[in-house]
Amino acid sequence: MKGSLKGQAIAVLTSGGDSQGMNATLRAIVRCGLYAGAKVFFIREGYQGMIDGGANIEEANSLSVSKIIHKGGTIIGSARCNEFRERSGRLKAAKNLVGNGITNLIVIGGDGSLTGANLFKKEWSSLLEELIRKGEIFSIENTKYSCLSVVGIVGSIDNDFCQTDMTIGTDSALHRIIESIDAIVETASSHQRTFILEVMGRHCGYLALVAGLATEADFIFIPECPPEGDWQLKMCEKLSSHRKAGQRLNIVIVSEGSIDRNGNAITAEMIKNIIVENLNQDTRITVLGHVQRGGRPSAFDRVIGCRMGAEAVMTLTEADPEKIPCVICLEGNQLVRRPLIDCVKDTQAIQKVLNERNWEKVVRLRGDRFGPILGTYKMLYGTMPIKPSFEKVQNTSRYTLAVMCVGSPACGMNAAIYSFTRSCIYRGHTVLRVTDGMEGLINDLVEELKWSSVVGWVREGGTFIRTKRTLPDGNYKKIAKTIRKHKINGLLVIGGFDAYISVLQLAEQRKNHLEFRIPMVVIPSTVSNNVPGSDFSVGADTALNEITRICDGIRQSAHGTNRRVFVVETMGGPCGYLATLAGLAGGADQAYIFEEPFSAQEYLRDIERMKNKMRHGVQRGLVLTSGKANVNYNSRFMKELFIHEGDPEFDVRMNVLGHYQQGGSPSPFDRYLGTKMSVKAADWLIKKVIECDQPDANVTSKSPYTAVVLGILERQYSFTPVEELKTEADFENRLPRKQWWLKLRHLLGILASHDEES
Ligand SMILES: Nc1ncnc2c1ncn2[C@@H]1O[C@H](COP(=O)(O)OP(=O)(O)OP(=O)(O)O)[C@@H](O)[C@H]1O
Ligand SMILES: O=P(O)(O)OC[C@H]1O[C@](O)(CO)[C@@H](O)[C@@H]1O
Repeated sequence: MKGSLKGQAIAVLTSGGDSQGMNATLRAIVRCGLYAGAKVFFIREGYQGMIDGGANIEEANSLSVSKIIHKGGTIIGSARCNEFRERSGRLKAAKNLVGNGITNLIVIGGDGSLTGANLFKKEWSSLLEELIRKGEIFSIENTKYSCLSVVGIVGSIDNDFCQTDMTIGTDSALHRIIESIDAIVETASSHQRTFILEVMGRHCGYLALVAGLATEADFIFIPECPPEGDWQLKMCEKLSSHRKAGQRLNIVIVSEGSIDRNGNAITAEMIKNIIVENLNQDTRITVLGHVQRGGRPSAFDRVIGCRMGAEAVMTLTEADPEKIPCVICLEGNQLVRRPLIDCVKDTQAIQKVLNERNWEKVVRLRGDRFGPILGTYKMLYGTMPIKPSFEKVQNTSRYTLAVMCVGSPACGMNAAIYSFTRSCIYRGHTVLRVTDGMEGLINDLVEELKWSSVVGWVREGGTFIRTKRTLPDGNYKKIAKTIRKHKINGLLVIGGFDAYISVLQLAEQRKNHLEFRIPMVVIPSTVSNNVPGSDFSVGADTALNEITRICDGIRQSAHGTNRRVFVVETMGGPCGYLATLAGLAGGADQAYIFEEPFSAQEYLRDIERMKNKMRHGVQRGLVLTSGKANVNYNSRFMKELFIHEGDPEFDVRMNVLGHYQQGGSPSPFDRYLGTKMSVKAADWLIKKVIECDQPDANVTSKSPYTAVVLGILERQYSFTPVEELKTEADFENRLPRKQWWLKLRHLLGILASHDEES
């Protein structure tokens, strides 16, 4: 990328509703654009600024994007601009771009903004011709500016744009919604009230749906799936049955665009009246409103903003004049470039299908994830099924499945247990909890989990079934005895590297113990994100958000003090995931990790860099290090060195974050990931148990494909045999040999070069 846009100019604007994470995106675009050798221009106030020109188009430098990564909104302003919908408006905008020598445009906004960008690109040559005809630009400029490269980045809390899994801002909006619902649950419970929460999303129910999953909402209304038949009665029955089952409160979430099957709006007020009339419950409405669009961006939105911003600039370096404009999309964990026109067309088609009231098609058009999330919500948050849907395969189809946690606790484990329990019971199977991980199997600490046992678990950190690090090693006979005693047919192990080793050990003992020939699956769940076979683990997102929040606070604490460098030690053992990703999300100057070997020389080099920044007006520095970044030079040594060598230019403060990172309330993503993975794990386990069912009612399998890690790998979920993963694991350092995020290290360096100048 370096220097490849020399002599060119990039303009960036934010348009439509603002969203958290837009600032991180701007920062990445400016710093990567400069790194590529281009001039970078801000266009203030969205398309209106492009039309008005003048001071609205302003050259940016590295300092322009300092100290913004933690802020919501967009520092360059956003607007909804009707004038840009007219050709006359776009003509003025074209003139202003030519006047500033701009041939590259990055638009950050929702579907409307990107529709506008697409049209602008399509009309570009004709706009230039018209400007020449009218004598507003010279024909020489026509040749020079004949090509406008356009790249879109979707910034919108609604997550309503087709072909991308997430849009920038959605995760932060979910943080706001879920924090609010968690708070409301406490007061609702005290007064035994029902709350109706209206959430944003325009015509898209994504926010309401995921919030419903993440907060155990009793009922949700979304535009894509209007309630059928006598929904008023069904809703009331469901709410009252949940109360009868012991719940002290009910939560109903209504997406702002909700409608009934005839297309009439369903409002919070209507729902309240129905509940009060039929159930006489004390009912309140909370409209979350624009709170959802404000506040600190989540770690995910910052990281995705950094990645998408960099990818947009990279796209421009590779643009050829004939290329159609593209939009940077997220698929699984991968960034992909998609033709802007296709995404816009697909997104607009949804509105048409919504108007036609073809609900099934709407759900399909929302993408591959939407339908399954909706199905999961309906399954998990129903009333306890009276007639469970038994697997219709054999008459021996009631199986016993056990769940346990191994290793350190992580946020989202409870959501995983909740969803696993209900998914299995829903299909007529029995679920056993094993307390204290492998020790529970060794000491027979096993009991049944019922549908109602798990109420309220999704919101809570840690694990209610307890966890320990103990491995099976040396206790195989006792473990086999417990499995035999309880007739366990399948096993879910939730945890980190130790969970992986545990299942590997059991799988390797299948030759000696028939009992271990049951299907077994690991759901990676650890703050460290170091389980082979998965790009992500449940719990790491909460930790990342905690670290990011603390780094924001630490930074602000230093306002008005001397020049200061903060050294922050994160968890993760030798795995540098948290330090690197928190470095990106927190706008850190450096993040030292074990995977990238370094010596004291690098500390000294960075101290010099820091001093240099301080000489140019920087007040504060932020340096992260993972706990075991270097066996010889630990963070204490590092701190002393920074103090000694930094004096008198800056002083140093050290923060070891410790278990703070492991706890708290699970982030929306960890609740969602825990839920989604355990539903997949339950499906897989049941399928494998059925496949391995023997005529004598024993479930046995020796195939490596029945002892697996469930993970997200690049674009999809995969089940990889634990034995196959042996070659991909560094057992000594408890690390996967391939870690996707290492490729972000270079970006961290580019973005850090001038952060924190004041
Ligand atoms: N069809 C169009 N042609 C030209 N410009 C458009 C078009 N649609 C939208 N725009 C421009 O994009 C701006 C923002 O669009 P809109 O208000 O739909 O928000 P959005 O980008 O969809 O964001 P959000 O998802 O937050 O609502 C509009 O005010 C207008 O300037
Ligand atoms: O901020 P405004 O213009 O009132 O728009 C609100 C709309 O914008 C969004 O926040 C983002 O598109 C929608 O969820 C909401 O319907």
